[in-house]
This record gives sequence, structure tokens and C-alpha cells, in this order.
Amino acid sequence: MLELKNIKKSFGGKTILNDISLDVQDGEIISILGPSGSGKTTLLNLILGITEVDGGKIIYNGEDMTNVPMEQRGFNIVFQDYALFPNLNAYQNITYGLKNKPGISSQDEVDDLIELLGLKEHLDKKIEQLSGGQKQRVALARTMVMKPKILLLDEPLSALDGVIKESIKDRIKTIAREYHLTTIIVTHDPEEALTLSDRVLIINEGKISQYGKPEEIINRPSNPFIREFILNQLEIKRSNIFTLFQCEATA
Ligand SMILES: Nc1ncnc2c1ncn2[C@@H]1O[C@H](COP(=O)(O)OP(=O)(O)OP(=O)(O)O)[C@@H](O)[C@H]1O
Repeated sequence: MLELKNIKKSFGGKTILNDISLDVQDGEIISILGPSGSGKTTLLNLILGITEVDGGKIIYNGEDMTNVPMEQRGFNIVFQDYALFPNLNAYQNITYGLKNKPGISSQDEVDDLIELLGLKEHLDKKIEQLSGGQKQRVALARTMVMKPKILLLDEPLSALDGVIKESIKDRIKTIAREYHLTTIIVTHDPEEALTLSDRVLIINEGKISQYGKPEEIINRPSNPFIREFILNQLEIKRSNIFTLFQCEATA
């Protein structure tokens, strides 16, 4: 279990995160949702260890990780832009990390992941020859072969369109379930958060606005911000589509 206790972070005297406390159970998929600039990526970076907390504690399975360097935490991230090596092919990208830590995944395990992520026919391709969804899957495989204790994903679906988005969403869910992998995802899209996660963490103005199961957030929004910001966005999406059909029908 991952526990955040009273996490605080400021940049240049401005409080970004103030007193964030929560737990994430093993194998859970959590989405961090909030407006632009609300500190979602900052929270992910604090968990990863790339950014230091100003106050509070990060505990993993009872062990205080707050001052443990990033490399020793054993958490791993897929960045928003995938950060793949353009001079290597897909397979070399996937297995890159194993050079320094051989044996962390067996050949069978690497093959299983490649199969699970549907990458078999793309292994020899250069990164520039891959579509956005394929790059995303290579980035996911590259992170997964290192067997992270926690998988962190920063806006994993934002660059993908409808059908591919749904397929990657399914793969993320399958991986989290099959590997019983704790997965924490940053997103600004309420629909994504509510359909992908076991629990959704909504942050606003540096604080936790609500942390709960999707059905709790939809049926029992705990404050006006959730109702107005999150649920309104979903409503607007629905009414945009509805209006579009109405216009087409009357045209
Ligand atoms: N290294 C940094 N130095 C100074 N300010 C920073 C730094 N990193 C983030 N910030 C500021 O902290 C705030 C939160 O940024 P963060 O990237 O965590 O927000 P976010 O919720 O992920 O936003 P978005 O949805 O737009 O990506 C922003 O105002 C940002 O400008």
C-alpha cells in the first residue's frame, strides 16, 4: 500500500499542494484529475521521487520513502511524450533498461508483454515509423519490463484518438489486473478518469476535493466544484453531441 501523509509542495512561494493525505491499495488503478495547473503532474513527480516534498511523508508498504532517491524507490513512469529513443527500434527501446539490470524480466516475460500489448509486428520498426498508439504501447512495455512496484502514467491517452484511446485504456486495465500492479494516472479528462479507474482523486486549489469510486463521484459529488467542473464537463460533451445531431437532422 502507498500512503501519502500531509504532503506539501510550493514553487516560488506559491503553494501547489497543501496537506494531501491518501492511500492507494496494491493493484488499484487511481486517476488524478483536476484543472490545468492544479498540481497533478507535481503529485506524480513527488511519488516518483523526481521532485522533493516540502513537507509530509510518502510511505510504501510501511517503509518511509520520502527521502529515498528515485532510482531506489522502484516506481516507474511513462511520460506524456513517451520519451522513446529515436535511434533505436521498438524492440531495442522495450529492452533498453534490461542492459543495466539483466534478468529483471526473463525472455518469456518480455515476450508475454509484447504479446499483451500487441507489438509483435512492430518490433523492427524505428520510432518514427510508429503511430501514436504504437509509441504509447512501446513506452508502456519499456516501463513494464523493469517490473515497477508502482506504474505512473502522465496523460497516457491525451495524444490518442477515440478507438485507439479505448484500446489502450483496455490494455492498461488488463496489465494492472494481470500483474496486480498499482497504477496511478494523471488526466484532465473526467470521462477517462471515471471509466478507467477504481478510484479517482480530484484535486483543486492544492487540496483534495474528493477521493472516491467513480460511482460515488457521479452519484454523490462532495462539493459544488465537483458538480460544476467535473460533472458539467461530461454534460457539455453530451449536449454538444446531441446539438450536433439535432443540427444535422434539421439541416
Ligand atoms: N519545477 C517547477 N518550478 C516552478 N513551478 C512549477 C514547477 N513545476 C510545476 N510548477 C507550477 O506548479 C503548478 C502545478 O503544475 P502541474 O504541472 O503539477 O499542474 P497540472 O495539474 O499537471 O497541470 P496541467 O493539467 O496543465 O498539466 C503550475 O502553476 C506550474 O506552473
